[in-house]
Amino acid sequence: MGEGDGGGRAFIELDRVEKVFEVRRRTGLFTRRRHEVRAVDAISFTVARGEMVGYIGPNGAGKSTTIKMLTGILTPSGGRLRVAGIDPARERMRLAHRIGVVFGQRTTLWWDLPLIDSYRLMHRMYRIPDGRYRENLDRCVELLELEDLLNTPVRQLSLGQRMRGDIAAALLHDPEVLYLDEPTIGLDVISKARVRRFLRELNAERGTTVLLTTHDLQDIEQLCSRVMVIDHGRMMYDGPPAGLHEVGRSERTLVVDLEREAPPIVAPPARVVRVEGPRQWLAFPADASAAPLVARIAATYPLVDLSVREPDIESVIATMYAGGAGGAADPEQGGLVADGRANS
Ligand SMILES: Nc1ncnc2c1ncn2[C@@H]1O[C@H](COP(=O)(O)OP(=O)(O)OP(=O)(O)O)[C@@H](O)[C@H]1O
Repeated sequence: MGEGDGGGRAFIELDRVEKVFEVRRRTGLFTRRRHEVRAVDAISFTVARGEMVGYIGPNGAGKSTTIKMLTGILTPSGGRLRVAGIDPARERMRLAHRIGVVFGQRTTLWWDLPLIDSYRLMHRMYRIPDGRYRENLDRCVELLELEDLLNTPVRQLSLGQRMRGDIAAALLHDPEVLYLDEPTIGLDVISKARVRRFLRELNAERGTTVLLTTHDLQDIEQLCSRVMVIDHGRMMYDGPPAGLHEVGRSERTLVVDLEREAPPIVAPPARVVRVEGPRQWLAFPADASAAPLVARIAATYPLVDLSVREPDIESVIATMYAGGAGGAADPEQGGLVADGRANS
């Protein structure tokens, strides 16, 4: 298959894509100076059809700008970008029939209308054939457990219910690629699990290509076999999520509540990083299992409660920098990218 149908290996292709914003900054009471923000700086990567890839980075890293260019909302300042063989900025409407987008912080649903009315409007707007619409709707309603919510106005839905409603809306026209921008933000544990299970099934059954931005590392670990990290508009890492912990040498934290105050717990490789009365915080490598550590502590110390906290993306990236962006990891396994080009 040729480039025109996007059926080749690379379904999404970015070659040294840039986005520069010109902004005016106040320098005095009446003076402003123009300056450039390089939101995306010569990013290159490809995503194969059917891949589920995480796209992460700290605030302001350039993630949303990349997604906006992939959907055609923003035009790149330089480089070459194709989705399913289509240049998104030039053929935005043609591409719209092949992609689905979910922004966790915004809804595409009509606020005052019952959920089902938003879907009916989309049915007409996207000119989705009746049979296909009904089949997709039934499937989403079943898997996202929307049956009891269809007649509820969107403004009355909880955040988790609304998010499931938005994901269904993005899938009614059977898109080949789904962009998800923070799909689990603000959701409780059960809603997160439900959304993740649905995305896994969608990817496995339909082969939908998924690009996911998130601040929740567990989204990545549970859903993606590949993750790309960007910062200051540049690609920092491209590889498996496990490699991210290796490169970033990230740590999880065990929060231990003892019956009473005690000297710092000794349980290598964990080390106590904070003590407050009977509560102690122990850091241990993120790729190590917590179970033997917990068993050892429980056998030796008067334990009341404990919990494990996952590392956040910011701290993983901070340790990645501290380790030096020199390409410590094996490029075959994924690793740091020093020159802004992905190594995949
Ligand atoms: N329309 C715009 N005009 C000027 N600067 C912009 C515009 N949109 C984004 N930027 C700047 O580009 C940079 C990248 O922003 P972007 O929203 O892509 O980051 P992000 O990784 O999505 O961050 P977050 O996680 O906070 O959503 C930031 O410095 C931001 O201030």
